[in-house]
Amino acid sequence: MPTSSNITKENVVAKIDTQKKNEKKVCDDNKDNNNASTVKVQTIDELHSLQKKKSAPTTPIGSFVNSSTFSEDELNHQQLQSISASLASLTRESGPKVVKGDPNKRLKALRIGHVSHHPITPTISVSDSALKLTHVLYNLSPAELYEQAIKYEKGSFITSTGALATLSGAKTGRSPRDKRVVKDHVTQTELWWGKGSPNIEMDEHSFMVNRERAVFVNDQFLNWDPENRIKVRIVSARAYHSLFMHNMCIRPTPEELENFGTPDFTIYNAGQFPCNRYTHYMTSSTSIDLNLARKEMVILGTQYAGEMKKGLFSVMHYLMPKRHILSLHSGCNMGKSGDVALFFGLSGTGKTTLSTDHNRYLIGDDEHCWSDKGVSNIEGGCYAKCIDLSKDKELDIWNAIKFGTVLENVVFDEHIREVDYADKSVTENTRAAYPIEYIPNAKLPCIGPHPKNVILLACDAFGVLPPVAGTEQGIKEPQATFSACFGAAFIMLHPTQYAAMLAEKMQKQGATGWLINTGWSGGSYGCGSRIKLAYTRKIIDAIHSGSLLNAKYKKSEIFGLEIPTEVEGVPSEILDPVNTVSCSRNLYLFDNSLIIGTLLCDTFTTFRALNLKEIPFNI
Ligand SMILES: Nc1ncnc2c1ncn2[C@@H]1O[C@H](COP(=O)(O)OP(=O)(O)OP(=O)(O)O)[C@@H](O)[C@H]1O
Ligand SMILES: O=C([O-])CC(=O)C(=O)O
Ligand SMILES: [Ca+2]
Ligand SMILES: [Mn+2]
Repeated sequence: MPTSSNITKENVVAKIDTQKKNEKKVCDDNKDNNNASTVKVQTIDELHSLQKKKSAPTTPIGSFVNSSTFSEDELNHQQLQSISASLASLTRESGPKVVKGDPNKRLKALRIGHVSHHPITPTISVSDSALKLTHVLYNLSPAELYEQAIKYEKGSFITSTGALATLSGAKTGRSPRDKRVVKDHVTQTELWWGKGSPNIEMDEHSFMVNRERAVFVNDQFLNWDPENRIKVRIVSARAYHSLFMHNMCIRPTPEELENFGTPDFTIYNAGQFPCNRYTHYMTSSTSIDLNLARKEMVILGTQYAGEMKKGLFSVMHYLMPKRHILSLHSGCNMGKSGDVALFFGLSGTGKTTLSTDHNRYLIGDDEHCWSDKGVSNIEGGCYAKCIDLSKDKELDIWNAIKFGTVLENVVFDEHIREVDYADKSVTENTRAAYPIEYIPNAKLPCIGPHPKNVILLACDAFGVLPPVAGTEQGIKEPQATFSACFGAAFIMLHPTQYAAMLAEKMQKQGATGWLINTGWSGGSYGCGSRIKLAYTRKIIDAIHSGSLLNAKYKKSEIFGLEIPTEVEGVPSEILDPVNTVSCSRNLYLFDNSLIIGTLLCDTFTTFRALNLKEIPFNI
């Protein structure tokens, strides 16, 4: 069985057209595309009422800390005052004083703060929270952040297993069409601009206007490879955001924190404040602005925490290729014998679910670097989709939802606080963010040797993410999407640059490529059903054991790709597209090109050159 072969420069760097019209979306990077990211309610009160389900006996009104503190009107009024105060004070001369450095001193300062003046109240101060602070809450612990969230952030509750349930507000997914990057003389030539690019330009002045807002500070690291570790500072106004990043980035030891020094990159997240529409380049009240020269990012108008995580991923997609390191939107795990597998796929295709495998060590679930030394996780935590999460099917993830974990936009029983994972009232995109060590067989440090198998996850045939049906657009079915490098929204350079590196690394290391459909079989969404997770796991087990490499294959009719005739524990009829229901040949063709395009710039040649196997690929 050949592993990889004759990849030429030409077929790797073929031109790409990401502007295809009329394509249906399968999995979706662009979480706002199908309204999946916007909650279908008109007011904050309606949003809050979705979060809790009534239970008997009904909890008496006023017994919750938050609901009795301020009325909705008062909160709205305060927020308006805050925004106008912040707009009026753009000329201020000094910023907040950061209490940082020696963690012991910090603790003392906080203790004093507790007695003499209340710790900062992020959402209810009269002025914009960034502007009149004298203290910044620096690298608080999860317990401290819980207290802050519960006291000051409406919609924060402790669930029956100890997780912190939060609401991200009107935006429950990323807003990729609001990601702006400052265009200067360097980025102008370096980055991918123009048609199809995720990078929308803005200038330095507009960036500085948006930067004028932000109380919690996290100093943390990205990338477990010690030689390529990046120091990041996250300045945010919500305890929920601080806890989220505490979980998602690599947590420094007290010694590392003491010697932290200057961060390599800083995020200012004031997501609860809209950006000013009169600022140049702003097309909506949401803006995620990246300034590579200043090494800063500003987030306004969205409180969806994934923006910070994926914002930093974009930064890594810029910094790492400069060091000849490939950054990948992939999960990663390692067998007992040291064999590493990458799970490369678009959002929602199963990276977190499948890399969390009780029989293997988890290296990471979403963002990795592949250098000359091997693989390393960029992050210190996992971000699992939890819609329909079940204890039987995903025990390790289920058990990770405990004290310290941030649970976003889930619905729970008002009294018992048991989460109903099937409830999509707030969004389909419910999420759990937990430190990687909450998975029992996590590999720490999160690094491994070169991958033996590169598994491309494709959610075939109309989708993994049925959109929350858009009332305006009337979208009822999942849509196919094209997304270069399985994550076009996060790449910074032209996709061919990443594709060329992947092809080269796979070839050099002799990694085998596999294509697995985690989507629909027996017909498209609506007429077939999604391939059972248990079958997908069997197929993956067969890859790891080596048995699939030695299996019998037959060539698929149209593209001549190899399909195994048998996989232990998997009904053979789901392996072959010929056996499945009617949806047309065109669709089959279409989805093949889609998936190939997703990875390697839409050229079938390259796909073949990588010798990918096609496992079950059904329409
Ligand atoms: N056959 C299958 N294989 C994988 N996942 C499946 C399958 N069937 C259903 N699912 C569900 O699909 C979802 C996959 O989500 P997951 O978090 O693993 O995606 P992801 O690739 O990590 O996406 P993201 O990058 O957005 O975090 C889970 O809710 C999982 O239970
Ligand atoms: O960033 C997010 O919103 C979640 C995620 O991992 C993805 O979409 O790929
Ligand atoms: Ca995930
Ligand atoms: Mn992801």
